[in-house]
Formats: sequence, C-alpha cells, structure tokens
Amino acid sequence: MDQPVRFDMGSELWLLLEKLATFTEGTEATGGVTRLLYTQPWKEAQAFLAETMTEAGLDVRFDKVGNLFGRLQGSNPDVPVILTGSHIDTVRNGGKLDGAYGIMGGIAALKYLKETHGTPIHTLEVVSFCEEEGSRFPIAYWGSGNVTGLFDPHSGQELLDVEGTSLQSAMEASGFGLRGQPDCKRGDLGAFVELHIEQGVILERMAKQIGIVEAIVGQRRYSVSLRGEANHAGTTPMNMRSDAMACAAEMIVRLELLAARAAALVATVGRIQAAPNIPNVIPGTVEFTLDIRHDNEGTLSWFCDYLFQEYEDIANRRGLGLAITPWLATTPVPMDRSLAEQIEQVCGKLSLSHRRMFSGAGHDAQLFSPICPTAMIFVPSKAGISHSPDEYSSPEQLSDGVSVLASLLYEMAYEEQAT
Ligand SMILES: NC(=O)NC(NC(N)=O)C(=O)[O-]
Ligand SMILES: [Zn+2]
Ligand SMILES: [Zn+2]
Repeated sequence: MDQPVRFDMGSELWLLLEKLATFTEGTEATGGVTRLLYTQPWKEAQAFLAETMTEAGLDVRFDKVGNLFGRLQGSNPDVPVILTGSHIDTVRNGGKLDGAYGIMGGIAALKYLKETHGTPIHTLEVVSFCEEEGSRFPIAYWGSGNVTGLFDPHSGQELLDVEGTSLQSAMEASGFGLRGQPDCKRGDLGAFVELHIEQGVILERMAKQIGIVEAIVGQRRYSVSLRGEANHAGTTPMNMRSDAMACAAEMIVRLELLAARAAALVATVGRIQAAPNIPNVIPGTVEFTLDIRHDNEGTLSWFCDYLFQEYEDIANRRGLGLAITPWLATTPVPMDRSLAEQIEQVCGKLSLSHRRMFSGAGHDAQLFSPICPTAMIFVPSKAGISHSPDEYSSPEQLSDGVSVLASLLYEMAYEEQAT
C-alpha cells in the first residue's frame, strides 16, 4: 500500500453497530445497551459477529471462554500473528460503541485488506473478547485475561453475580467452559492493536481526529461492606443507631473530597446495596463499590492506603464492622513506542490530525502490553460521553479510525518487516 487509503465507510459501520446494539437486555427506553457476559443478548451478539466475520471471508472460531476470533491466514506460518479487536460486553444501559466499535472496525479492516491485497505474510486476526467491563461478575478482562494467561478458564466458580449465579455455571449454560474446547492462552501473538472510542473529551476539545495512546491508567476496584444494626426507623433515637447507610454516606463524601485533592486521580462509587432496603428500617448492612484510577502506581497505592485508614476510623467511631475486599488491581501500562510512532506516520500520510494521550479508561490492550508490542487508536467521543446511551462518534470519525487501523495492519502484516 504505497499511499494509505482514507475510507468513507462510516455509514455502513453505523448500520452494523446499530444492528449489534439490538442485542441488549430489555429495550431500554433510553436507547442504552445492556449486554452482560453469558446472557442471551451476549450469545446473540457473538453469533451475529461470527456471521459478519464469515461474510468478511475470515475463518471463525470460539475459544473455551467464548472469545470469538476471525482469522485471515498468512502465507508464513513461522511468523507471529497480528491481533486486533476489543470487547463485546457493555456496562448496564451503556452505549453502542464502547468495545463494539473496535471489533466491527477490525472486521472491516481485515475485509478490506483481504479483498484489496489478498494473503498477508503474517496471519491477521480480529477478536471479540467475551468480557472486559466487570459489569456482571466481580472480575474484569475475563476474555483477554484468559488469552494472555492472567486467568484460568476454570477459576470462575467463586465469582457470583448479584443473583448469586456463578461465572462458571453461567459460562457452561452458554455452552463454554467445557472439556475439549480450544484453550485460551495464546503464545503466537506478535502484536495487539485496539481501535476504541476515546470515552473522554480531549480529542474533541483539541479538534484532533485521532488519539494515539501512550499509556493506560492503573485501576483498583473494591467492595466495601459495612455491618451495623437494622432497627426501627421511628423508635430508634439518633444517638442510639448503628446506621450502615449513614456511615456509607460519610465515607462516600470523604472519598470525593480526598480524590478532588489528589491531582489527576479519579474515584467513583458506582454501586450501593443496602439491606433490608426498606424505607422504615435503619439499614443494618450496606455494600458499595470503589473504582479508583491514576496514571502513577505509587500515588494509587498511597491514596488507597490513606483512604482505608480513614474508613477504619469512621467505622470505629460509629461502631460498625468494616470489610474491604479488593477485586481488581491493574498497574499503569505503557503502550509500545515504535508502534505509536508508526501510527503517527500513518496519520500523517492520511492527513489526519492526531495527538498522543493517556487513556483514563481501562482496555484489553493493557493486558497485552507486557507480552507483545501493543497499541491503541482512539477516535473522538461527542462531548466525551461514554458508558451512557448518549455515547456517539460520527460516521466520519468511525471511518477515520478504521483507515488508520487498516493502514497500520497492512504495514505490519503485508510488508516484510526490517529485522
Ligand atoms: N473501555 C472501558 O470502558 N473500560 C472499562 N472497563 C475496565 N475494565 O476498565 C472502564 O471502566 O474503563
Ligand atoms: Zn466500558
Ligand atoms: Zn471499552
């Protein structure tokens, strides 16, 4: 490919993404998408993607945990595979693009390369990772974590969703996690490139068409459990309460105050559950989640240690029991420098404005960075909105991202690499 090609495929992409978005729990009145791991909408979406990959001329297969791969076989079986793709699961009432765009864009890129340039030297694959968000079970990156060896396919017995269903049983009910199915861990990967929406407002504010990710922030997730005493809302004087909800409220306000003081750190309480969750009963127990992120591992650790000491003091002063359970810890991860430079050059050839940046969102790419050269390509998000039905990027922006991905994959897989 002497001169990279700038596609105009955004409208087609949007049609495919709109179709993918129909695979959702309930028809959210807000137009949001809810597609959680191993649910019926998840199965239907993976089946639709398998069809789409097949129509694109790719060889299709699932691995043991339900990761879906579309393969464009290369001429040289002795060189590593170049992988692209993203995750098919969503948050509850999320958008149409987070994850889905990287899969659909990867399929479109491989389809174009096969039809235009035939067989590559390196095998190219596009993957639909079964899960990344951590929205159903207290684990994130289940898909890429099994491909990179971080997780074992049969380590999900103890992981329960809010209904008490284990990941293992949900996986088997979906036809995965069975003996004889292909293993997940890959040892043949030469690079991973993920196309994704920015999910932030920097590219829009800076009027840049492409984001080149230099690093992905570190992330910690916890469950905080408080044990007080359920009691009558009408007959229990204020100074005789062991109120788990009031304690949680004090902790959540404290979290916001401390995070606001720690530059560039973000902290979120996304879920809270009270029991017995009845208006006229003082909550005896409350459980809430913490999601804390920063681009520096030392700051992340320091902040969590400081916060949890404060939580101990608050719980002791109020006479409540406190348990803090970690369930996700990822360190800040750099992307591959030379791939970032290569993307910069592709953007130049395509006359696409671009800038280097951090990702405040987590991505499957962060699990590949330690095992092979890894890169991420961002396209702008309207008003920076994501994890919301209002998540939007224009057809032109989506198309620009695929143009960059296709040009980069061509250079990586079709051109003899300088040794
Ligand atoms: N692309 C994402 O939205 N990733 C999300 N998921 C994880 N696992 O980080 C997140 O919360 O940032
Ligand atoms: Zn997400
Ligand atoms: Zn994502």
